[in-house]
Amino acid sequence: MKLNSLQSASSRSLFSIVNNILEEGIERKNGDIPQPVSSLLKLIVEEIEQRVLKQAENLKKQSLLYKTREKRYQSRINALETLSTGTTEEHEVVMQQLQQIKIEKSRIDEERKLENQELNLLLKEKVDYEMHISSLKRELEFTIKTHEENFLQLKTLSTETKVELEKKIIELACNLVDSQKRVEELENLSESKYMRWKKKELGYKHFIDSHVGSIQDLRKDSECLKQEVLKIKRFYIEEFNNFELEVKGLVDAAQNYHVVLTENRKLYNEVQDLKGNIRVYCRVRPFHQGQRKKQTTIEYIGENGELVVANPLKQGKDTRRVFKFSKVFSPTATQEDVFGDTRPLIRSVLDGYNVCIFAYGQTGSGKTFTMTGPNLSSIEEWGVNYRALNDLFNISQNRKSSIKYDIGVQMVEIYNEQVRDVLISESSQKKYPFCRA
Ligand SMILES: Nc1ncnc2c1ncn2[C@@H]1O[C@H](COP(=O)(O)OP(=O)(O)OP(=O)(O)O)[C@@H](O)[C@H]1O
Repeated sequence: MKLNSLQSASSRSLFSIVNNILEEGIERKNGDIPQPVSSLLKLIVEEIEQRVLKQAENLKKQSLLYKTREKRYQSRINALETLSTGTTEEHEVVMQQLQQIKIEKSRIDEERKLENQELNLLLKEKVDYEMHISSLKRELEFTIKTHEENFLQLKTLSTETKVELEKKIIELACNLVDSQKRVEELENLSESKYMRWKKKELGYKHFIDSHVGSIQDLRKDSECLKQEVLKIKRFYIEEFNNFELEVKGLVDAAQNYHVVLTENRKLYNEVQDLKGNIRVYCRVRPFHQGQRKKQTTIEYIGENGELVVANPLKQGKDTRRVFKFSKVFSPTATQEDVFGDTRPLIRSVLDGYNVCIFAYGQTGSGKTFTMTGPNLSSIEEWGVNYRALNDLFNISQNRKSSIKYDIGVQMVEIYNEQVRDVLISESSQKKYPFCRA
């Protein structure tokens, strides 16, 4: 609203504007009056004040005017009263004039009275207005104060928010930079991946193309193979039929083979019998390290088991003595050589024959060496016992499809013409004849 329109507006309409603004303020409850409204209120209040002051001044002026008029009329009355003492006509005229003046005076008094009443009313109204204006002023001040407080609060809040927002903006800017970097990285990565996949795709395409060709070739090949397989199938059916016939022949042959095998075994054992049931071998031990070789008494070892031993202490025909064995092993004979001669005898055990091999000789002559062997970790140096058992286990293993062997081991020592079981711990049962539970 403009200042001119305020000045032209009636007091009533101004009051109604103020009341409306106040009612709106009450309705808002929080008491916040916007800046333009509060300045409007200020203007209205100022206008009302000015009007009231003007009216008061007018009234004062009017009352002064009436007072001067009264004084003038009084002096006229006095003059006319003095004149009345003159002529009666004049007196009557004057009286009439006086009467008129009196009437006018009473009228003026009436008017004055009325104006006084009006003045009183206006003064009262002024007081009311002043009270109203002061209350309005207080309200306005309170409103301005609250408004200023709110304004300050809002200002601090806005500065805080501004700072926070600035911070957030900085953070967001950083995030934006990071995101842009990441986007760039991801773009690069995806680009490189895309290129890689493209390459792979090309590779796979080539691969698939080449394989499609291969598959077609393979199909052709498989077709050929099918034909081949059918051919081979037919061939194998024929072969199978022939094979059946051959197997029948082989079954017959196997039955004959067992008969022949039994015959062979029989013949083999007969050969062993012919070679002699009791065979005596002689093994000449070589000199120990450090022994002088010149003192040997062995003069001759024959192929057929002859052994000539010389005795230089005796004269004549006792100088030499000739011994005859199944075979004589020279000092250079190996463990394998010794076992080679005993192997056939040992094998006849598997055909149910009893075989006994024992070593005889004085202390240190080499019995343990020959029967057990000096070093068991080396197969080369195994003696007769280990070789014999190994041979028997191998044969039983080879024949397991046709024959099942039960193998048991016993170990005895003959010392001072006493046979002792060396595997039994109880001393009472050690001597021969052995009693087993
Ligand atoms: N043919 C051989 N070649 C090399 N060394 C041998 C041979 N025979 C025996 N010896 C050696 O002679 C030594 C005596 O041999 P061995 O212990 O076998 O005799 P032994 O007859 O069992 O004696 P004992 O009756 O006292 O037990 C051992 O050191 C052994 O290595």
